[in-house]
Amino acid sequence: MEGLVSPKVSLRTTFYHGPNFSIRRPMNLSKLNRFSVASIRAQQPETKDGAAMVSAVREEANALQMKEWEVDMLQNEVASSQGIRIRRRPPTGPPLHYVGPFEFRIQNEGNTPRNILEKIIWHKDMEVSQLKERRPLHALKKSLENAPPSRDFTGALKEANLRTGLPGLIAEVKKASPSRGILREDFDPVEIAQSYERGGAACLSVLTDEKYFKGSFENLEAIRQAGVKCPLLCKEFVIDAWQIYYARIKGADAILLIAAVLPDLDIRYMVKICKMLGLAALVEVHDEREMDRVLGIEGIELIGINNRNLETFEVDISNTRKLLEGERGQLIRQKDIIVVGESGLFTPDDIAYVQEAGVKAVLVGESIVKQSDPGKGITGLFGKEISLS
Ligand SMILES: O=P(O)(O)OC[C@@H](O)[C@@H](O)c1c[nH]c2ccccc12
Repeated sequence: MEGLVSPKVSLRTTFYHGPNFSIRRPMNLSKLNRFSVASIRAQQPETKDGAAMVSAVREEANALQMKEWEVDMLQNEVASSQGIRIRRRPPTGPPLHYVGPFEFRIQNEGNTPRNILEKIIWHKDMEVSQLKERRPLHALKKSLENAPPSRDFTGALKEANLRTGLPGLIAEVKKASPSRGILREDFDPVEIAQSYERGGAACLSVLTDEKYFKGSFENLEAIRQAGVKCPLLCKEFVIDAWQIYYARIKGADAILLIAAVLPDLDIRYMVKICKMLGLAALVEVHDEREMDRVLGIEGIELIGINNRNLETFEVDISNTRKLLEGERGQLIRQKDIIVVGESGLFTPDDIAYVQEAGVKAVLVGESIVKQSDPGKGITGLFGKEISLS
């Protein structure tokens, strides 16, 4: 089977690192199983030979399915050896069990997501496979020529920081989240983006996940087409390089890569793709282990420290401080990396606290998107006017 490769390399990576980066997924064996059984039944009525063939096909498909299951387990093992707790979706689920004519899968630890981030990632896996079928990478690559030019996301943050003496603001266009529900009913993404820009945001973050955050790529595209000058971060759950190309085509200037989800090899590879496409990569970490992994990767310019634990949703802004203390902070300064403080920032005191800890930028959603005038919300957040005019 093609997907079976040496365990020396990241198995997860090999699935989409083929020529053209297309996923070399093993075929959907449960479908094959059902299809073959049905087609044999159609040709051979309920004869003895027919029954034997049905059972042979079933056995073979089950054996392959078991193999596929094992490969997937190995893939998750590689990730977990790097401290990654978020597992990838098993491609076909555990082997089918038969009782008489019925087939069913037993729900167990292996085929049920353990937390919300895992749930989001498993859903994203299916979503991306479907999108890729409709628009394969070679087609996407052709559309790159027509994409709006990319703008300097990191530069805009640095400039704002120098100009105001405060962390550069990435203001988030966010309608809802799994932890907070709907944040704003009358949600006009373009109006909110323009208001943020007037209020002095350096950059914007646009959520594109539909199912859990009620965002969309249409929102990203509309904001870009409306002439908003702030560089745009595509806030997605990236698991496949295809999504990076897609974001660029829709007008993104930067993209989020979550270290809790991606093994080192994937981050390295995706950061290179971002550079090639002129996108900034904001690599998000939650804890010391993720920070150390990311600091070991060459070419990283932007690190986000998320104060929200994506597994439990708890927010604690002292996380930013904890991860920037001592040698880590020194290394970050040496490497000239810009750190972004993310989530749970509501007041000028919160901003001062994370700035003191060493961040040069902040990513804020809830506290400003909820205000009737989101741009004025920015003035409230910083305790002073930060717009140019
Ligand atoms: O609304 P808040 O608490 O200000 O948080 C914004 C942003 O940090 C948060 O939306 C976020 C940070 N990392 C993410 C990853 C996926 C989805 C969302 C996020």
